[in-house]
Order: sequence, then structure tokens, then C-alpha cells
Amino acid sequence: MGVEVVVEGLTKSFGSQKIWQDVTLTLPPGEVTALLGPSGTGKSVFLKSLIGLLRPERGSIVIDGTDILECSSRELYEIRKMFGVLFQDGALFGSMNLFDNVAFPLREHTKKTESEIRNIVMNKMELVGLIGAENKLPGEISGGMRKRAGLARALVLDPEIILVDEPDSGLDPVRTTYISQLLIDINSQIDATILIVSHNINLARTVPDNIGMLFRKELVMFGPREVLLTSDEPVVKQFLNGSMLGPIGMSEEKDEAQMAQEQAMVDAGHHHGGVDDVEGIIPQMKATPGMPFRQAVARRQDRVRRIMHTLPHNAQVAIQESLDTEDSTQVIPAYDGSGMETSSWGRG
Ligand SMILES: Nc1ncnc2c1ncn2[C@@H]1O[C@H](COP(=O)(O)OP(=O)(O)OP(=O)(O)O)[C@@H](O)[C@H]1O
Repeated sequence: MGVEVVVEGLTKSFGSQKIWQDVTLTLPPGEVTALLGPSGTGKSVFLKSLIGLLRPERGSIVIDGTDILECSSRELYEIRKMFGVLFQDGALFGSMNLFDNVAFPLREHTKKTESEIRNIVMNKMELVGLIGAENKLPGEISGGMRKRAGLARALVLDPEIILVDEPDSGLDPVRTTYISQLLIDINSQIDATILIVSHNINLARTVPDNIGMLFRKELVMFGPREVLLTSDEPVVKQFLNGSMLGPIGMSEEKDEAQMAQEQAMVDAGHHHGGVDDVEGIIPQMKATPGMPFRQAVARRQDRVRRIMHTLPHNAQVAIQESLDTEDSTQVIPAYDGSGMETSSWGRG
């Protein structure tokens, strides 16, 4: 099972520019969490802080019992080996074919033989549906394939924590759904702790077990998905509906006058641009048929039962409904596999 990540009182600035302050959250082991927030709220900075690439000035990040802000560089090096990171563009080396890109961490960080490396690489390529594309260069494949190659590379060292920076960037909505499905399937296969940074509403509503949201330099909310998906907090509601109506503006937060003006325009019939009929809980994605049981589901059920009394009323109702309808076995939707760039997904 993936490891727990406990963040407490974390504050990060660049010079006089405060990015966020006093961020406290726990990524439950083996569960999938999404960190949302408008552009520029510091989601990528948070992700880079977790892996020790950036150093917050206050707070702690305890990973598997070690505070990475206090530990030695040797310990940090060891902790980093637990991570697999998928950067926005896959961060592949343009001059290497996909095989060599995926093999790179194994050649750098292990003493494995080339035949062991080949086995591992081909296994991960199969996992992400890239068998047959090993000899292609990153420039010769689609953005979706680059993401999947980046994911394969993130998986080769058997990570216990996977960080994913905007898996949807540059992808159409259908490919975004496929990469979302892949993340859920990977969670069911390796039970790693996964943190996804995104501002994609569909992904936020359907993929994670837990959701957090950054805004106004703070973590405005964090908890089981039902907490944010049923929230009446204006910024959370606005974000999850992609509406112009609310505190989030084009470049920075709005003042009262602008909010009142926009409300008046909407009252007069102007469309606010959001998907206003999407309210409440949409069922969470399940692992693809044939995948192992996603252990995070049962663990999360136990966990939310324990903390239920601390959650807002609407979230309690939504959780109770889902507990009533779900048993611990996964109900798997019909799946015809049509119309996708996945003839080679090869899930065996
Ligand atoms: N190394 C750095 N030095 C100085 N400022 C930085 C650095 N990295 C990020 N920033 C600043 O931190 C702020 C947050 O950036 P970040 O990329 O984390 O936002 P984000 O929420 O991930 O945005 P987006 O959704 O658009 O990717 C921005 O104002 C950015 O300019």
C-alpha cells in the first residue's frame, strides 16, 4: 500500500510573494486525491514542495514518518525514490525513444541488468497501452501517448506515491477520461497514494476519493469528495461549475462591485458560462473490468464512517447514500472499448 503524506502548517513564498500559507492536509495512504484551484494558486508549487524540489519556509511534510523539511539530503534522496511524478507534458527526453525514456530511471537509479530492465519497461508500457510504440520518439506521437509514456516512466521504480501535474493539459475531453481511467486502474493495480493537480471539472467530480481546493493563498477546503461536491462555499461551487458567477475572476479575485454587476447581468438573462445543471454527486469512476479490487474503496469507506460526524450535513447525507448503495465489491459498468486510441492497451 502507498504511504501517508501528512502536511501541516505549510507556507511558501517567493521573496515577498506569498503563494499559500498554513496548508494542512493528509493524503490517506493508497487513496486518490485531487488538488484543485484556479490558475496561479500554487498547485504546481505544492506538488514540487512534496517532492522536495521547492522548500516551503514554514510547516512540515511528513512522508512515511520522515519530515522532508528537516531530514538530511541522504534521507530526502531515499524518500524521493518512493515517488513517481508525471509532469504536464510527460517531460520526456526528445532525443530518446519511448523505451529508453521509460528505462531511464532504472538505468540511473538501479543496478538492474538490461534484460531485467527490458522486462520492467515492457510491463509498464503494457500497463499504459503503449506496446508497439517503444521505438517512437516523443515528437512522433500524440499528446495523450506522451502522457501515457510519462506515466509508464513514473511507474518503473514501483512508486508508493504518484504525483500527477494536470493530466488533462493538452488533451481533448475523451482522452482526458481515458487518462483518468488509467489513473484509477493504476491505483487498483499498485495501491499507490496518488495526488492529481488539476483544474478539470470532470476529473475533479469523477476521479478522486478526496478533494482539496486552493484559493486566496489558502487551502479553502479539503476532505472526502462528497464534502466539496456538496459544498455551498461560493468559490468551491463556482469552480466546480466553471461559472463566471462567483469570487473567482479572470486574473485575480473580484471585488463586490464586479460580483454585483455580473449577478445583475445573469439576472437579466446573460449566461454565466457554467454547467449549472451539474450539481451534487456524480458517481466515482470505477476500475476497469478485469482489474484487481481497488482496495482504496473499502479503506475509504471505513475512514469516512469514522469521521462522518465531523463533516457538513450535506456531505454526511451524500456519504450515507453512497454507503447504502455500495457494498465493498466494485460494481463494474459495461465497457465496449470502442473509439479509443487503445487497441494496444493490452490489459491482458
Ligand atoms: N520558481 C519560482 N520562482 C518564483 N515564482 C514562482 C516559481 N514557481 C512558481 N512561481 C509562482 O508561483 C505562483 C503559483 O504558480 P503555480 O505554477 O504553482 O500555479 P498553478 O496553480 O499550478 O497554476 P496553473 O493551474 O496555471 O498551472 C505563480 O505566481 C508563479 O509565478
